[in-house]
Amino acid sequence: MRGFYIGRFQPYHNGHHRMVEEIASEVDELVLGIGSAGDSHSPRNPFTAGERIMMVNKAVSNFDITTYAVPIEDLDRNSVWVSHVQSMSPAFEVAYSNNPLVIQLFKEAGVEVRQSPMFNREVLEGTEVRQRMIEDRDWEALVPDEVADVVHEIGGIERIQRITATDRSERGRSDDQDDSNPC
Ligand SMILES: Nc1ncnc2c1ncn2[C@@H]1O[C@H](COP(=O)(O)OP(=O)(O)OP(=O)(O)O)[C@@H](O)[C@H]1O
Ligand SMILES: NC(=O)c1ccc[n+]([C@@H]2O[C@H](COP(=O)(O)O)[C@@H](O)[C@H]2O)c1
Repeated sequence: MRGFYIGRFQPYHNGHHRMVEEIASEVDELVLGIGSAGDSHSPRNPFTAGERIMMVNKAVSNFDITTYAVPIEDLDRNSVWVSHVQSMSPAFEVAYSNNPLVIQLFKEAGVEVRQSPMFNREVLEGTEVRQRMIEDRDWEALVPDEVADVVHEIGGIERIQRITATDRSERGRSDDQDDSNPC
């Protein structure tokens, strides 16, 4: 059986990794949808689809499962998003997500959806990882080692700090971050 799991993976962190580990015990193959694939170089989406594919491919290489990373760009129309996903992905029988909109759209399209528990969500959240990167705090503990290596290789910390600084000086505040986020 083949599964599908989509996220923005900005960056791929240990919560995603735990979820893939669980999924690997249920399916033989897994498509990892790289969501919002056209977005990069913003505070909420600092990494390109290609960079996120590197992170994901390297991190999951130790799992005993065949994976395919497929970039999926956003659409303005939620009602046809599942068809869009299916048109880009190898066929799959089950979709994994904890995102309420994603769950709703797949269910309405007749696709089986499975959820997982949220793992240590207080810190295993992309928003928290990015905030720590901006503040030079211990973000590496929250991601697989392979992801930390990719972030360093691409100059990711310098990038996120620069784009956040630019954002602050040009617009007063980032309109691309959660309101709770001070950057
Ligand atoms: N700690 C976690 N445990 C289990 N599932 C998670 C965890 N963090 C994210 N997920 C799930 O992984 C999928 C992709 O999440 P996403 O890439 O948006 O990460 P995020 O941590 O929610 O990021 P952000 O804070 O940037 O919105 C979603 O279904 C999300 O609910
Ligand atoms: N209309 C759309 O383009 C649409 C609808 C639902 C989810 N998505 C994408 O799917 C991904 C879902 O991942 P998250 O669970 O990480 O939010 C995101 O990239 C989101 O933009 C897109």
